[in-house]
Amino acid sequence: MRPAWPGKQSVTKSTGRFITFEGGEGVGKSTQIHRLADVLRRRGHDVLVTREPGGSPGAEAVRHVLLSGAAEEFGVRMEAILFAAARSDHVEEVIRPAVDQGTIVLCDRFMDSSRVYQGVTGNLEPQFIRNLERIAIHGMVPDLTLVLDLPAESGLRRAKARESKDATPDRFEKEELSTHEMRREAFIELTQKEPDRCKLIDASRSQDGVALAILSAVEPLLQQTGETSAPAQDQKS
Ligand SMILES: Nc1ncnc2c1ncn2[C@@H]1O[C@H](COP(=O)(O)OP(=O)(O)O)[C@@H](O)[C@H]1O
Ligand SMILES: Cc1cn([C@H]2C[C@H](O)[C@@H](COP(=O)(O)OP(=O)(O)O)O2)c(=O)[nH]c1=O
Repeated sequence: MRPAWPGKQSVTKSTGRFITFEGGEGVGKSTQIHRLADVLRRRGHDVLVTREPGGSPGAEAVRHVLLSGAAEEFGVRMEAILFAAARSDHVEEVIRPAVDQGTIVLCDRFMDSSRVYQGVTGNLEPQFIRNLERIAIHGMVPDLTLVLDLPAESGLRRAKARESKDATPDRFEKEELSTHEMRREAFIELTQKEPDRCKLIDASRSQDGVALAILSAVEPLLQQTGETSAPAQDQKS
């Protein structure tokens, strides 16, 4: 974890890492998170794969309310607060304890999804989003955020092909193509604003190509504690 709370960080030295995956619908986050987890486990790391909204029992309960659209009629502020409540529980119950024990935590979506979905396309004031974020993450800023980038249309096509024929798109998937494109641009912009934390990954390539780009972005983070780099065969999973 980055030292968002310098005082606390100097007391507890952890070898764990917190890596988040972000991007639009169907860009390949879930596919790539599991591939990276396999590679890291083969290298002997303890790895935890988790996701948002959800990842802890309390947050999973809130996930259903959010993705079913049950909270939609109460407005975007209500939804943003629910995402933050779920995040706070997930951070305190799952992510922070795991990182403190030396685990590499890989999380499918985190605070940047709220910045983009509720902040940019939900039109909520940046200060409101920042305040919620501060309370929800309580210093747990990701060490690295991999932003998978793909034209929105391709991502939606992939997501549609993944789902069963009868599945209905969730609360956020069902929105206009222009909204999805706006989110793509917002993810690119936030990557440009925080280049140390966020790396943009071209997700239009083959799954192997994307996996290699992700591994190249992750390796420097592992090497910061002098950990070994992968043998060549690790890079194909
Ligand atoms: N690089 C890729 N090229 C083509 N299809 C892909 C690629 N990566 C993932 N997919 C497929 O696209 C669909 C969506 O991928 P998924 O990992 O579930 O995306 P996300 O978690 O971002 O919604 C899945 O059916 C997956 O197999
Ligand atoms: C974490 C998070 C997710 N979301 C949205 C993005 C997705 O549309 C949805 C999560 O759906 P999910 O099916 O888990 O993810 P994905 O689309 O990545 O396969 O919730 C927000 O709007 N704000 C948030 O803070």
